[in-house]
Amino acid sequence: MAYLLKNGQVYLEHQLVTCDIRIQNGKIAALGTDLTPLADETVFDCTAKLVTPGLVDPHVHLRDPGQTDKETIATGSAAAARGGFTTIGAMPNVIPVPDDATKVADMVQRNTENGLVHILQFSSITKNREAGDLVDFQAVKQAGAFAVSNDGSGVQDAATMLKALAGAAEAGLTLAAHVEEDSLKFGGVINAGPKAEELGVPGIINAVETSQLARDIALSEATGAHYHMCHVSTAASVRMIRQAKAAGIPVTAEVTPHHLLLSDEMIPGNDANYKMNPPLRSEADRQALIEGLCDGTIDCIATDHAPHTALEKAKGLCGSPFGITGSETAFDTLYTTFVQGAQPRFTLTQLLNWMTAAPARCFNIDAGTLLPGAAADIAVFDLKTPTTIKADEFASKGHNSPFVGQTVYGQTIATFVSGKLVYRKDDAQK
Ligand SMILES: NC(=O)N[C@@H](CC(=O)O)C(=O)O
Ligand SMILES: [Zn+2]
Repeated sequence: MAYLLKNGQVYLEHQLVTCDIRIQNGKIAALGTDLTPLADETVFDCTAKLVTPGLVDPHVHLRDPGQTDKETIATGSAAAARGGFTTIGAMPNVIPVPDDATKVADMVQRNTENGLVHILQFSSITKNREAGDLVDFQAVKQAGAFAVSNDGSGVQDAATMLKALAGAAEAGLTLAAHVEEDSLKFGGVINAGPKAEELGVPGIINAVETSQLARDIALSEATGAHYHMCHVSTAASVRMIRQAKAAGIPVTAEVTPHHLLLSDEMIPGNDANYKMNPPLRSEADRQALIEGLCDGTIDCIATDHAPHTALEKAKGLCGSPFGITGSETAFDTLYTTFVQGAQPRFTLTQLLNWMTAAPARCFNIDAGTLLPGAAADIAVFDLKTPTTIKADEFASKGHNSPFVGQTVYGQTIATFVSGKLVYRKDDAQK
């Protein structure tokens, strides 16, 4: 199928320009003003719409295989497409854990067969994501893994992390770290602080994250290996990453939309849609995350889309699993609050960079550009029409989002993956 996207506000190499985009054979064939439709082209009027490289989300949980009551590759990738994402990184906390070449190759095949968007596969760092043996990084890279992570748990043993960093770097794989010191968890369910006290639930202290981050920065320095920190949540972590970067240590970091948008004070009560790991922190932490993103300490945004069933999430803060969905609410919530809001904090081009080229750079992914010759991975957003986020419209099986009911701008109108229209708002509403 060939398309001509006419007259959009196009995010092109860090600038917004009005132009047309020709899509032929799955690729961007031409950019220009007043391009004349060719005989085989379907014209898509993008007047007053934002046209951007498809968003890149290096951190999602697809639950497939093993927990397909929560999500599947098909529904999770449909959720990504509905959020404007065209490339996602699938975390390895599925069953079985992709921790060898055979299992990684199997996941790559399943992702290709069932995915609506490009799904890049993480292998784990250690066998079965448990203490003990490291994965054979060269082998999983050859089998198609794009990066390694034990996400869902921190690597508790320093020697294991040291060897993992060195091995991943040697294989040319980014190591994405879920940073959590198990001995400091103390059964916490939300941030330690006044809100946890008010609700009478156990708290999670900042040092759960910072104590292990300090170790990991030291190990990155010792090995010279690139270390990518997942879902930064505290002001102290931002400070430590800033110092590490100033010292030339090869650290990168991601922050989630929910840590940018919410603090623990906003938890309305015993509602598990506000329970995730790391937890929502204090307002001062949240402000530090925003500042860290703006000054380049934090490199990019990643959703940590973590679907769970309604039954599991009905069990309150103490009884439910950690995690909230994010694929379908990331762009519009961030755009509405931080770009279009009463007190803007980001420019639109900053936000788009953090959701396209910047994550691609952290993981060496070939994505995030609309220059001719690139894959036609494109998202079209409506920035003008307000819409209310509704759970029954989610493509994800997971409805566990604290953003349901919010009125936002920035709904996805269409998503193209390699030139194929994989999501269109009008179709979804039929
Ligand atoms: N973020 C979460 O709260 N949960 C994630 C795991 C993770 O990313 O740590 C999950 O898999 O549910
Ligand atoms: Zn995690």
